[in-house]
Order: sequence, then C-alpha cells, then structure tokens
Amino acid sequence: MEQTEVMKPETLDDLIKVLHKIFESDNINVEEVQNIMEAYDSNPQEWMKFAKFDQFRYTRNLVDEGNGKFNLMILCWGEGHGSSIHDHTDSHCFMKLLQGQLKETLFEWPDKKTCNMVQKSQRILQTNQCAYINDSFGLHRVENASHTECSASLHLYSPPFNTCQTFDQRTGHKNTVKMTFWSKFGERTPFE
Ligand SMILES: N[C@@H](CS(=O)O)C(=O)O
Ligand SMILES: [Fe+2]
Repeated sequence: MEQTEVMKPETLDDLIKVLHKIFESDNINVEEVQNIMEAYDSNPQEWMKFAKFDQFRYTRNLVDEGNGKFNLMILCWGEGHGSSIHDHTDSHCFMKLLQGQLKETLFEWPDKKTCNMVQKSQRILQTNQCAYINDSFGLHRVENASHTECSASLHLYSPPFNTCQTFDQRTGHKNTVKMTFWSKFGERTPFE
C-alpha cells in the first residue's frame, strides 16, 4: 500500500493535519498511522487544554472528529485508574502515550463455555510510544498502575464508535456500554 513520506509532525496541530490527509483514503496503512503518531514528540503545552482529569475514573476528551473518518481523543488517567476489559467495536484503535506510563493487558475473546478470561500478554507503554489494537488481536484492559503520577494518552479510533462491550474477568459475561466524553474540544460536556 502506498505510504505518504514519513514525516515528523512538529506539533499536535501538525499531527492532526497529517491524520486528516491519511484518512481521506479508505485504505488505512496501520503501520503508517502508528509511525506518524509515534513521531510526534509529546508537548504538554499543546494538549493541556484538552486534558481534564477526574478524581474517580479515567476521562475521555474529544480533540477532533476527523471529518467523520476517525475520532481523536485524549484519555486522562489518574493514579490507579483503569478500564474494564473491552473490545473496540470492529474499529482500528491507536493509542499513543503523551505522559506517564500505561499497562496494557491483552485477553483472548472468551469462548462459550469458559468462565475465567485467558490473559495473553502484558506490556508497559512508555511516553511517546504508540500501540495498536483491533478486535482480531483480542480484548484489552489499560491501567495507570502508578500511585504517584497521572498519565495521558492520545487515542485514534476509525471508524468512530460510541458503544463497546465490556467483559467480566471472572465470568466472561459481557455488557454493551455507551462511551461518553468528559469534554469536547476543550469544553466540559454538559450533563445529559
Ligand atoms: N478503549 C478505551 C480506552 S482503553 O482502555 O484502551 C476507551 O476508548 O475508553
Ligand atoms: Fe481500549
């Protein structure tokens, strides 16, 4: 697949421009997107206005709607915050660390009869690293395991989605959950 020259986005705005260009095409080269996102050197001054933390759980803060092709958002993880085991609704999911570290644990899709969910692997993502997952890789859970530092990550989902499935680690039972934004374009989302 054709890959536009690998260039280094100098700012977050730059990165967003390049992403718009890439996603004009219907054929996405996963490695190209991953490389471009990784090449951006996180500069907190550029993304601070989107990074709104909550005391109790991780927040999802919409940054850009990617012309309907993707959603770009910043997730803010306080100390000890984590997601439940979940899928990604058949979308591409890119996750770039902007600050701190995150622990990602991969699980197999539960089969009909199993109870306990099977853990496949675990890794620590470092600042500026960009990970990728889709449903064919399995399910994951993401955690900020630090007790002293918060983390922030930049997520790109294509196509955009607003529900996913979460799984109970002990029983494998799943639930469909609606995903909401804590803020959009730097403004706190009003309660519905
Ligand atoms: N996929 C999750 C975040 S993560 O734990 O990968 C979300 O969009 O809320
Ligand atoms: Fe996820």
